[in-house]
Amino acid sequence: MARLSLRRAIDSADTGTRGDVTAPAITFDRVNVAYGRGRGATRALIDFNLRVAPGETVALLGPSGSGKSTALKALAGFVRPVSGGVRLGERDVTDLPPARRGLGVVVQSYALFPHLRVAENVAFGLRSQRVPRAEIGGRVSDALAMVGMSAYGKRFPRELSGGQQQRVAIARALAIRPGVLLLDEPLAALDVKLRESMLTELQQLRAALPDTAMLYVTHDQSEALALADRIAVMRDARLVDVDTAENLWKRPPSSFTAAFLGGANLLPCTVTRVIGTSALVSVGGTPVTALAPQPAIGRTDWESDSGALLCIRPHAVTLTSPSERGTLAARVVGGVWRGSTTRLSVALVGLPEYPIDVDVPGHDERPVGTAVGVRFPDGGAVLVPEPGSAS
Ligand SMILES: Nc1ncnc2c1ncn2[C@@H]1O[C@H](COP(=O)(O)OP(=O)(O)OP(=O)(O)O)[C@@H](O)[C@H]1O
Repeated sequence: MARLSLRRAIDSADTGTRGDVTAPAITFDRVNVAYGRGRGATRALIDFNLRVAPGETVALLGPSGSGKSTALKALAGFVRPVSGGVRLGERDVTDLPPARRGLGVVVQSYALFPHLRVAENVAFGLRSQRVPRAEIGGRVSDALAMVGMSAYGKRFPRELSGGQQQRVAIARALAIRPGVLLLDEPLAALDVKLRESMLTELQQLRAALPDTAMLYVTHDQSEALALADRIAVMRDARLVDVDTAENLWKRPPSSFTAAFLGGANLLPCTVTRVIGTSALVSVGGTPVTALAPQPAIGRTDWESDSGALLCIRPHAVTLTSPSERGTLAARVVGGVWRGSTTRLSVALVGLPEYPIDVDVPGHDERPVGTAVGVRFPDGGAVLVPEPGSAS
């Protein structure tokens, strides 16, 4: 699907409009899931709403235990919602057994059948879908070719590396030509280097399957940023924010998303005045300019004299000499060399209880206690509502 029509499909998925565009490939409609009963029950999904357009990739991102896998399981049919429903296209599949939902599912642990050869593993889903025998060979070859595993059809899973096993698991999911592919932390079991190359392969796969909607569960923000058209951020069984990766990164709608996606610094500030999307705020008594974004849905009124948070990414902070005009006075309180950069911890003189992270190039050996000036270049500081404030 061309990018423009994907954008239109996403817009329609968001608003639920039909018209000349297709229904969402995936719909979660106020889904609630609990494990156990009574007082001891864990509410794993609370009023979860999400739509994914045909051809769109949405990453479910959140900390451990936030309910990401549960959302995927509710869609796949592995857990049953207490209330609410899930739809695939126009079909309500809430009560269908997993095998009849026609989804491709890839999980972290590969879950290949150890006693079956690679080609037989890939053919498994086709057999259970009663695909005619004559077609199975070709479909298996196509699926293995898509993941670069054509030469391995006769091997057993134990004769493959972790990355190769995960490719076979993806081929098995793709063989049934699903309209919707669910991936639950597919790279989590791989080592760092392999994860990076598999991430590139997943990007290529995504481009090769322009009509397949993907729901990708991860707790790794770099995977979400690399793969997803939109990111749905989860926390404590709820959806916190959903938007394009770029919007969530540049204009985080909540402090949680700001901190989770890219580890932003969050400094308390007081709004002096806002004109359009441009704000003047006070940070520990010093005036600072910032962006004052308006969310796509709803409105944030940045009222004068109200409290807010200033979000600044560690790479977007500039350190200057302490005597430079217009900078915030600060002192270095720590530092960790990370190879190509050093992450300094810097405490503003007016706000010593909120040290900020600053990434500077190379090996920076400024000792603790060094006086510095801190500047937030234009566009580097963005206002974010305080937790719990209405937006
Ligand atoms: N089978 C189960 N029985 C009881 N509680 C469960 C079960 N599965 C998950 N939970 C609980 O439900 C909540 C959500 O779990 P879920 O696996 O969906 O989170 P997650 O965001 O995918 O976490 P992770 O990133 O660690 O996989 C957690 O509190 C978890 O402990």
